[in-house]
Amino acid sequence: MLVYRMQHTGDVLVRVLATGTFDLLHPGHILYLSEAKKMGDELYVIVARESMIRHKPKPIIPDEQRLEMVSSLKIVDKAILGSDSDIFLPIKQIQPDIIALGYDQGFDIQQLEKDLCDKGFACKVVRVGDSLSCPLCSSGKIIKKILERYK
Ligand SMILES: Cc1cc2nc3c(=O)[nH]c(=O)nc-3n(C[C@H](O)[C@H](O)[C@H](O)COP(=O)(O)O)c2cc1C
Ligand SMILES: Nc1ncnc2c1ncn2[C@@H]1O[C@H](COP(=O)(O)OP(=O)(O)OP(=O)(O)O)[C@@H](O)[C@H]1O
Repeated sequence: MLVYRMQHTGDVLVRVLATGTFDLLHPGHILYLSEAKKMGDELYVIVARESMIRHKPKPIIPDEQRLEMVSSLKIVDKAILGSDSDIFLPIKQIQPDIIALGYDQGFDIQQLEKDLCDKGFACKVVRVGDSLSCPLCSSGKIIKKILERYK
């Protein structure tokens, strides 16, 4: 059964989980994390391990350094590096009430909720809708620009 502790007043703290690579932090990341935080009281973040990133080029910045940057953000209550084998392992540790997916994260909401439910996690999955449009609000675009400038 899904327990969605929606109202974030009173005694029950709603824990929101955000995830991502966060290579070369930019304002799009801040928008995503801020919108995620608004869904509850505490914001936890899983920083993806380089070894788990297969859908795009590997990050420039090493795991521990990306974690340090995300951890230092005021809106982030706790950030951890993800598992290097099973994305459901940190969920057990964090026990989020809500998982906030970014606008372009390629997970199917219903499928992810079902997988979580099958593993015994009562957790709602929602998408943070807005994307910030600015010249360099994408790690990939920042890297492209650096390559163009210094080629
Ligand atoms: C519920 C959930 C759990 C995750 N757990 C892990 C994890 O344990 N280890 C990891 O490296 N990445 C984990 N990730 C992060 C995904 O790998 C990451 O979001 C994916 O690589 C997409 O990243 P991007 O938005 O930076 O492209 C998790 C993502 C979700 C949605
Ligand atoms: N411009 C943006 N506006 C809103 N959310 C964003 C933006 N850029 C990234 N995010 C969100 O931040 C999270 C982490 O993003 P990610 O680490 O993949 O950065 P990225 O800049 O999108 O990387 P890349 O350019 O390599 O795809 C994701 O959930 C993503 O949806």
